Amino acid sequence: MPDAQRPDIRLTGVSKSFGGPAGEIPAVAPLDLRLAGGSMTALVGPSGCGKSTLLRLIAGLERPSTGEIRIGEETPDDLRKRAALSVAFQDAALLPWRTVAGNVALGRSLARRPRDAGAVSELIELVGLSGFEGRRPAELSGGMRQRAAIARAMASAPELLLLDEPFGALDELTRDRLNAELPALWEAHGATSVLVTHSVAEAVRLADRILVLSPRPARIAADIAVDLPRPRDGVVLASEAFRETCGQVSAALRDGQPPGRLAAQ
Ligand SMILES: Nc1ncnc2c1ncn2[C@@H]1O[C@H](COP(=O)(O)OP(=O)(O)OP(=O)(O)O)[C@@H](O)[C@H]1O
Repeated sequence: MPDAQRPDIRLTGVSKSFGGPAGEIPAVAPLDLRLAGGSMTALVGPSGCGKSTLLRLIAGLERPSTGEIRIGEETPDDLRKRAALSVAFQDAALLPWRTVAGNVALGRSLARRPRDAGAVSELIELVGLSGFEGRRPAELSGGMRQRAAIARAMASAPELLLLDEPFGALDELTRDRLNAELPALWEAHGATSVLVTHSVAEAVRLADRILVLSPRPARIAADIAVDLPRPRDGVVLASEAFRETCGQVSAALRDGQPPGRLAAQ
């Protein structure tokens, strides 16, 4: 839900190419884009189209080949320096020598938030890791590490939250639980969020807006507003409007694809 308190993200003429032995590989075609402050945008598109690259550009982890990115008056680097930007990737990067609770608490302390063991426990419970607070990442499964990384990303109460397939390695039940519970947390913090996902249903459930990207180099093939009430509970998920929106996104994905190359489920 757009939030007037949060600045918009503006991409102006942003493109990205990677140099390789076979020459330049264009990953993101020049694009202009404005994402409303406080909104949740999902990026969907075929495998290799440039979704993660676009997310990494917004995170300041890649430099654009052309153009510029601003969050209000700030650059992504400015936000990172203030620890106001959190990123959760599928291959969860946790500090191996810290426990789950230690990693989550680090998310708070990096953002200079006061110590709060209760808040850390709440997040750990939310992601279903109660009882594992004292374990180190090597003692957890891949899905558990991913959940710990989501809790850590949330712990800093970021202004900008970037999620790259964060639920990819999770079982259906946990994924469903996080899909149900995380939006309320995002809303409470008013974070502007961008989510890369391969799941159309997940995009429709979580996002205010879905950008369907074309095959590489990524262009915006469709820009779909998700006009469904929140919370998106069982009634909303079972509604005709939900199915219709999923159908619209799937059709946009198909339209942008040569036959047989559809990656989204
Ligand atoms: N650091 C890099 N160096 C060279 N090429 C890269 C680099 N990062 C990404 N690419 C290329 O850019 C293109 C887009 O990759 P990207 O990871 O953004 O796609 P994606 O849509 O997120 O894919 P997937 O859905 O499979 O995760 C691919 O062709 C990839 O090989």
